[in-house]
Amino acid sequence: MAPLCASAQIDIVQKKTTEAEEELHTFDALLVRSATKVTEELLEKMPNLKIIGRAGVGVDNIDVDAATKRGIVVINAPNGNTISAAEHTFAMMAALVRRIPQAHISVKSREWNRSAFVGNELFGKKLGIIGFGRIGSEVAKRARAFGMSVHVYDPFLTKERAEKLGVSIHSLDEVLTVADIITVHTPLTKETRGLLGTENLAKTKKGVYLINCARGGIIDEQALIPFLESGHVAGVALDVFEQEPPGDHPLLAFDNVIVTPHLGASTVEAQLNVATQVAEELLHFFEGRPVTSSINLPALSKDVYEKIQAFYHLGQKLGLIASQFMNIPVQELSVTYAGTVADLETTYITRSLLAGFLRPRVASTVNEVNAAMVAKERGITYGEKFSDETHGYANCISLTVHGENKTFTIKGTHVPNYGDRIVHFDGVAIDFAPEGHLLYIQHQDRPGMIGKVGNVLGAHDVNIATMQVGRQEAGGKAMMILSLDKPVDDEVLQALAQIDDIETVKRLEA
Ligand SMILES: NC(=O)C1=CN([C@@H]2O[C@H](COP(=O)(O)OP(=O)(O)OC[C@H]3O[C@@H](n4cnc5c(N)ncnc54)[C@H](O)[C@@H]3O)[C@@H](O)[C@H]2O)C=CC1
Ligand SMILES: O=C(O)CCC(=O)C(=O)O
Repeated sequence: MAPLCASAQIDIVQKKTTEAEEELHTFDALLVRSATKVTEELLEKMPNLKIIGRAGVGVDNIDVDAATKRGIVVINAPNGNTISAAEHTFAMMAALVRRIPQAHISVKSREWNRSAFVGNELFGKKLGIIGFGRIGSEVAKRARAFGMSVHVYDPFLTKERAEKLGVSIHSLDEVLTVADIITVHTPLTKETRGLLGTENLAKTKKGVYLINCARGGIIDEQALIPFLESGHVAGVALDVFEQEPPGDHPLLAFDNVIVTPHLGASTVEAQLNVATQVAEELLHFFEGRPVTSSINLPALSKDVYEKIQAFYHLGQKLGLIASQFMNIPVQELSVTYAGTVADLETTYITRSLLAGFLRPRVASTVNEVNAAMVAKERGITYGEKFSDETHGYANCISLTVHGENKTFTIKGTHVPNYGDRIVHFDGVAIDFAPEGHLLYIQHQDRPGMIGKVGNVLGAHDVNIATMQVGRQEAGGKAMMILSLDKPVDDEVLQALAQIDDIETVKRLEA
């Protein structure tokens, strides 16, 4: 939290959400650990919210879809508590096989019963790790130091990464059948909920030990009971539960089930790490810098962000202008990247363009977070293409909008140390900066048109900052793009539209 406390821009209110009912509508950011449930209902009471920070890894206490729909960025602190969670898993493993908690209770009860607590060595045992991300791989390092062999199941782990980490990948069935001890380190998802249920537990070795320091529900708690009763499962270590706190859970009655109250990340070091990580990210967000640990935005390193920043801005302007020009229902946006921009992380630029396009059409917040979702809701599809056609520019982004009976194309380029330029507008080569109050005039290419437009604007006290003209061919379709010092009202538009040979006049705000 220190980075937040040091910031003059941030006011911190530390309360439970239930104690802040009256102020909920005022907050821009919400920071939580795992206990606060960030539901759709809570988000409805927080219309100002822009970002939710989870000081930890799992975001299962946050309705990420509901946040995304509202354009709220969700960030977490993905690695601040990795070591603590891995060490806790290892402590649980040692405690489980050596029956330390049971022995501890016995001695505290004034007993001295050494023969009752004969355990097993970890050395030489096969450890099955399900989920080989940050924590799983740290657990593996410690296991190897203890002389264990490590058997990994993770369907998303590449062979290269497995080799780099010195483990071999196995199928889930292989891990289940060979492991003496199985520890789970996946997120809780539709696929992992109940992963160790009746069917898979039946495949495990008789006498297997199980550990869950990830999320309650990955091991099916009800399904475990008969396996503990029969002695098939020799012992279980749980830091997490399907319901927390678990209350009077039947598993707690088993002597060989050892438990902690979700303590994996509860170390001084981990709490400091996650709080600092999430606070720094939050400050970056409000300073308009990239956030690297967002759940609902593509991850961007500082390096990548710096490269795409200019195009991100250009994309937004292309979308914004196109949307106003095509103020009719549209079905499809097609974005083409050419030149240097084509080698960058274009997903983010496309999202920015899409957000720019949707903004004039949507009453609610629309930004890079929810742009794809809002487009889908409105039946607008979009796609990216890459081309070699740069039209002589170092980089070029083209947007083609397909609407009912009309297609519109706009192209732009970014010139370093100069700015964004629109270089092609509705079939006409032109060159203007997409900034401020713009006026689009489409007319027949005739002498004297510039003067007539100037006279009307002058008569209405509208000052022209810049004027760019272009045409398809001499005497054919021509256009002017004017940049004005102030927006023009409908009366000015009508006066311009009455000039002979002017076909269309549109205000465009950029
Ligand atoms: N007990 C505690 O206090 C703490 C618990 N956690 C929890 O630990 C878990 C792991 O965290 P990290 O290692 O940081 O996450 P991570 O995202 O780095 O790793 C998760 C791994 O699970 C794999 N995975 C996803 N679906 C899978 C499936 N169906 N089968 C097998 N593998 C699958 C992914 O490919 C990934 O490699 C999370 O559930 C997290 O919430 C994290 C920190 C503290
Ligand atoms: O400290 C916490 O909030 C729990 C940590 C945890 O479970 C996580 O980071 O996923």
